Amino acid sequence: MTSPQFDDHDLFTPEPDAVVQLRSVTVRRGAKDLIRDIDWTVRDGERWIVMGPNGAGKSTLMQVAAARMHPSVGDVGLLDEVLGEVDVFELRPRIGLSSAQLAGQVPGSETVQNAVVTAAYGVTGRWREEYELDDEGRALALIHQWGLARLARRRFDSLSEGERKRVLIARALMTDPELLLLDEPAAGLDVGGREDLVRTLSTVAADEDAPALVLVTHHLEEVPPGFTHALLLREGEVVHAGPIRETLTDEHLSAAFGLPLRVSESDGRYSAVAARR
Ligand SMILES: Nc1ncnc2c1ncn2[C@@H]1O[C@H](COP(=O)(O)OP(=O)(O)OP(=O)(O)O)[C@@H](O)[C@H]1O
Repeated sequence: MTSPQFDDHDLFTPEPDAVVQLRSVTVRRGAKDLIRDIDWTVRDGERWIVMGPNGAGKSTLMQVAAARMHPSVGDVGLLDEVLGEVDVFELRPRIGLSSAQLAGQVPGSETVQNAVVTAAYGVTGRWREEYELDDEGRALALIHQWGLARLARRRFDSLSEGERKRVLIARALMTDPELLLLDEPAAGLDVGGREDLVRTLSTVAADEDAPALVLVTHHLEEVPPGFTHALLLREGEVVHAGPIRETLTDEHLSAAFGLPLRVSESDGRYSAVAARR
């Protein structure tokens, strides 16, 4: 009699406090690995920065962590479930995602209020769904919380970039997610808009009841104080990951961006300039 054959996949059980757990994850398209052999664990209460140059694989990683993309190789645990063994349509509402790709899916004619409330059904435009009063109430509360009250009835396509970014974050929070993924929320903002967003995200980071957070950015100046960990990517691979102060160093950032950088930190705010040769 032959004994049953198990490969490693069968043995994958996410750790109990892991909100995201990737084990040896590769996403391949054609001959190209968009991300390669990634091990990464985000635990309850952690606030992560994901950073790396253009094309490093950050958005691909977010798509996997949002249960929008399956790995070609490896295992993914999300909120005590395993991708491939769970109905992603039940899992996705537990994960809030804001990204440029999602912004493109919201119909321009949709109001701010509808852009937020439609997340309750996992859709981007309002059609014939009947929303509970609770849903409408939660959407309005989020709209207030994110400083959008005077814009609630405005068309999405009439908003400034900064206003649009706030709508997408409010939308991502609509389902009261256990994990919040923000893919470049400060891209395209002016310095005032960026500073506003950094301050708000820093407040969210300090809130014990807030979900686990992952923030993708290219810029150290966009790292909100209170974020606890960072992961640096380059060409689809992890350069370094761990507690933020041990990760956002001259050495690791220079390796990630492929040029010598000098990093400074003051009161939890980071910045970087090219090192003098
Ligand atoms: N479907 C696809 N087929 C082939 N290559 C792809 C596909 N999707 C993305 N890529 C490539 O994979 C790489 C990683 O893309 P990704 O969008 O994850 O990077 P990123 O770090 O988010 O980049 P950016 O900072 O520019 O937004 C890029 O080189 C991109 O061109």
